[in-house]
Amino acid sequence: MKKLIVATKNQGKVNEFRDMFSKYGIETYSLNDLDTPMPDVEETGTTFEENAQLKAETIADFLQVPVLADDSGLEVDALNKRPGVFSARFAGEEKDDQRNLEKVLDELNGIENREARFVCALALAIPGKETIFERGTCEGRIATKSFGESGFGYDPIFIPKGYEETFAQLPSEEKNQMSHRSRAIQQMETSIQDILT
Ligand SMILES: O=c1nc[nH]c2c1ncn2[C@H]1C[C@H](O)[C@@H](COP(=O)(O)OP(=O)(O)OP(=O)(O)O)O1
Ligand SMILES: [Mg+2]
Repeated sequence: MKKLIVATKNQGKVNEFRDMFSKYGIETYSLNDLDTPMPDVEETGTTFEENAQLKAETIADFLQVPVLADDSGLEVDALNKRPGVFSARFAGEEKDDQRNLEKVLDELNGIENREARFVCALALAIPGKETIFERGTCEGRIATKSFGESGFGYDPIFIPKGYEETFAQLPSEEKNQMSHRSRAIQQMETSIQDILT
């Protein structure tokens, strides 16, 4: 089986990558699976693409193999697209999913426009070559409170367009058919297959 390293420590992302890439015959490894300590990557970029590039290139340079990275987040229209690239640390540096989603609900309290989208930027860094980028988005709205247990991050408050349930209430297979991450992966598939053969 072909193998791909994804430069993430987020187990929620890892589970989704594993499911989605297994259909393409690709086995996924994350930073949580490697036993050598990896360089720490500060997410200092101002765009999802810049942060994905930093994560992918740092680990690819270090390991000298192709590496995929994902930088993603939630854009809420009524909050001027916040939390955006700050999604993981919206309520503080300690990255608490529960506090982050509560902060979104608090800031949207009493606001009618609840339109939002998830964005996923993927960067594929290949030693000695130009990094390849793809982006996927998923439109939806923010629920009035938290619903459901599955998934991770902001899933309990995000209702995808055309649905009445949050991502955390839907089966993971259903989320993975329409999510920002699955759309970005579909765009990236050919590039990944090319470098893994
Ligand atoms: O499908 C999703 N469902 C729910 N929430 C999501 C999703 N996709 C991204 N998110 C949220 C989680 C985190 O608050 C931020 C990503 O931040 P981001 O820096 O890309 O990831 P991270 O720090 O958790 O892991 P890492 O940088 O090691 O890949 O957006
Ligand atoms: Mg991060």
